[in-house]
Amino acid sequence: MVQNERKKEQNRINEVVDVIGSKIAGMTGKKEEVKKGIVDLRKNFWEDVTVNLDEMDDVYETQASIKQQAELLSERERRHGQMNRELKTLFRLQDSPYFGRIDFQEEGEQKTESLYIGIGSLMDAHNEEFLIYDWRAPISSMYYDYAPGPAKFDSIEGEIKGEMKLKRQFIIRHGQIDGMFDTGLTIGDTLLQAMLGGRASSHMKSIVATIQKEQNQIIRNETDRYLIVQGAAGSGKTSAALQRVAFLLYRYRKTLRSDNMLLFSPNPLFSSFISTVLPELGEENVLQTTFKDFIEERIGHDLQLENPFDQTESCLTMEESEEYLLRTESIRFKASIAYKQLIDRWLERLKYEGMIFRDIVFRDETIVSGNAIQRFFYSLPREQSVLNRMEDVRDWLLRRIAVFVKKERKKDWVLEEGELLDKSDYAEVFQKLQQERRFSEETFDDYDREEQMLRKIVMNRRIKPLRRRIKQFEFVNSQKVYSEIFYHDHDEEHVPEHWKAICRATRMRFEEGDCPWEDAVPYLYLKERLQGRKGNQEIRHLIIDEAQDYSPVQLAYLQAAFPRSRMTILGDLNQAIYAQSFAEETMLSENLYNREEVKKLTLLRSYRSTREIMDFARHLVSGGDQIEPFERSGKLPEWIDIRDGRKEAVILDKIASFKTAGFETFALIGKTMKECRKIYEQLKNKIKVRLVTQATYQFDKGFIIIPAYLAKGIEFDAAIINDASASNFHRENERTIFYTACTRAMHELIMLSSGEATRFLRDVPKDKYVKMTGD
Ligand SMILES: Nc1ncnc2c1ncn2[C@@H]1O[C@H](COP(=O)(O)OP(=O)(O)OP(=O)(O)O)[C@@H](O)[C@H]1O
Repeated sequence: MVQNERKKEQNRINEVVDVIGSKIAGMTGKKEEVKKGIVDLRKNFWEDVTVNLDEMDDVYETQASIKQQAELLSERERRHGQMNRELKTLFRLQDSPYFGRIDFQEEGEQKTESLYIGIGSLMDAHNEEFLIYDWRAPISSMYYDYAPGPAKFDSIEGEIKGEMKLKRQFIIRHGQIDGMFDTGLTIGDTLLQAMLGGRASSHMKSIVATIQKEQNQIIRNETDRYLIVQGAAGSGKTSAALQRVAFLLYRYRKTLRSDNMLLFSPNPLFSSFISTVLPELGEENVLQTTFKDFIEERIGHDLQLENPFDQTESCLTMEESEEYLLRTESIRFKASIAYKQLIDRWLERLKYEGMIFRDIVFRDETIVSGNAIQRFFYSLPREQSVLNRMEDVRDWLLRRIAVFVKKERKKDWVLEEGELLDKSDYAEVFQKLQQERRFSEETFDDYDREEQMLRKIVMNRRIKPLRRRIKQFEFVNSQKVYSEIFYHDHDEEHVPEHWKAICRATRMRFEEGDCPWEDAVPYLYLKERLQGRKGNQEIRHLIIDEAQDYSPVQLAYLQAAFPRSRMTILGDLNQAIYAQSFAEETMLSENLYNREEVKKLTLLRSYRSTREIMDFARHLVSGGDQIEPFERSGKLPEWIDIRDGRKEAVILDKIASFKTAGFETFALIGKTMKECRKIYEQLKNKIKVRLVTQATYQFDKGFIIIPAYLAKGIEFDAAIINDASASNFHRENERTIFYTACTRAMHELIMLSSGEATRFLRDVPKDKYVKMTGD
């Protein structure tokens, strides 16, 4: 019976594969045609454009003709890209047409329909019936949400109810069934076991075949503007987020493109790790950046910006000293809502006093002084908003500049520079004179005019950058306005205990043109509020991974920078690594959002690590008892106490055993970069190993050494914690770093220490790990 079923299913697969084969053939032919069309269009681009620049009307016509031709070309290129993607999906379907089948009888219908679900949809040869349903189609949601029995889904016509008679899963490779299971559970663990038992790779895998019910809720959520996901380590937050992107691109394919979505990833290595998931699903990758790169770009060359990894490294390597306490207090405060409110009050105060402006200077001559601008600004009616007044200042300054230009034009240096202009500039002068139809044989007048024209050209060019800066409100000295916060008294109840000392330290850094990371976003928030910078209208959806590392100020900034955007916010409070995350609120706090706009979902089941590893790691953090390890067994974690300098030998031995076990990715994880560099120097001549730094953009297989804060979001077959000694992990706020490091391991976890182990280990029952000595 089972064999019979399997045979029937294989026959169906063979038929479907045939259909795919003929679709591929048809599509390849069409794609070639389109490609040829593009090549021809490019070759003959200028032949098909009417170029005529004689009269103004002709110029417009030429412009329109070029535009039309360019649009035609880009439309063809888009189609070609689309066809390429469709073909790739067809090839994937040819290899593995589907992974699921449900038999569904709709209420009131006699017939039970069999629906096959895969990574893309496929119609039969006559385009009449679906041979495969896309996993994102409304009807496919039943596969993820229900076990056999009553089931329903939302269709365009409303809710459709019925009964699911069968739920079957397949593993199909090269068009052949490798595994087939009927399941009673939501999604049988057999397939999931098979998926999770595999080796880690340098790229994340798509999870479409085994999406769990609670993950499906995240993926298909359409109603909430802010979707927050708090999920244990390895619970599939990143995976769900990427499938969600694919879902949204499918669901809103008429209005949403991949470049309308932006993903904030924790570090460049992570970007490389996840880069294959969307293409595997037949979608283009969305835009990606790290928060650091995004902020760096916005700050521009104003200030020398510290980067967040350096900030973390510096806090982690500092001795317990007054300086350390001050720095961490400053970081925490500047990440808090209290600080955002302080800035908001500061902005309010600027309505009445405190605005600081730069001198408007041209060739060492001050055209308008900062003080004069300030007087003008505060002479404007107080009812006018700051931004409104800034616009008035801008217009006033542009008028002042126009007057200045007229005078300046007459100076000798202008003519001297004019004489250095090149031929094309002279040609421009000549053409302009002709246009004015004033060119005549009366040469005296013409020479005069030519000189005037040259002077104008020189002056316009030289003044242009200044005008541009004024139009962008660069006349406000935002740096000073911001750093003035640290020269003033504020209500004691609103500032931290050592505020005065924090002020001194911040002033010093700003005076040196340095911007500590904790000040970067508050400074930009203030600057862009003053300059009324318009947010990005193109991005409609932000996906923020590792959101526990974002502060309320950073949230407020992102909301202003992307005013039309929805957000998917994923994180785990137990993995908060940056010093700023120890403020009471992070981006995962629901109360930072409008109540009607936010939804919070929680993922407790953890899939990455074996039951043994997760059962150990969950004892390290508060609330860990709620985490449900996935039932996949392996070795108990090992704590190896090394006392006599045999560390290198132990590591080399472990790596050899990982290789024997067939593992492909293994990491030696340190707390800090400093620690990683040290062990790297010891090992680099003894074994092939790579040190990962914040500048590493490529995640490769093999043995790497990496600090925990750069390993966020990534996983390895096996992980060795380089130094789990009490002397290394001792501060309470390092608990999350230790937990994050341990939960990177999928199959094996080893912790090394010399002497007493970290106190975090004391919280774990002894039967959850084995203790060994490395003699
Ligand atoms: N439904 C699923 N089916 C198969 N594998 C899954 C599923 N959910 C998660 N996984 C696997 O579990 C591992 C962890 O997933 P992921 O990295 O998305 O978790 P995370 O919550 O983002 O973890 P972290 O917080 O530690 O970064 C990955 O290997 C992923 O493929």
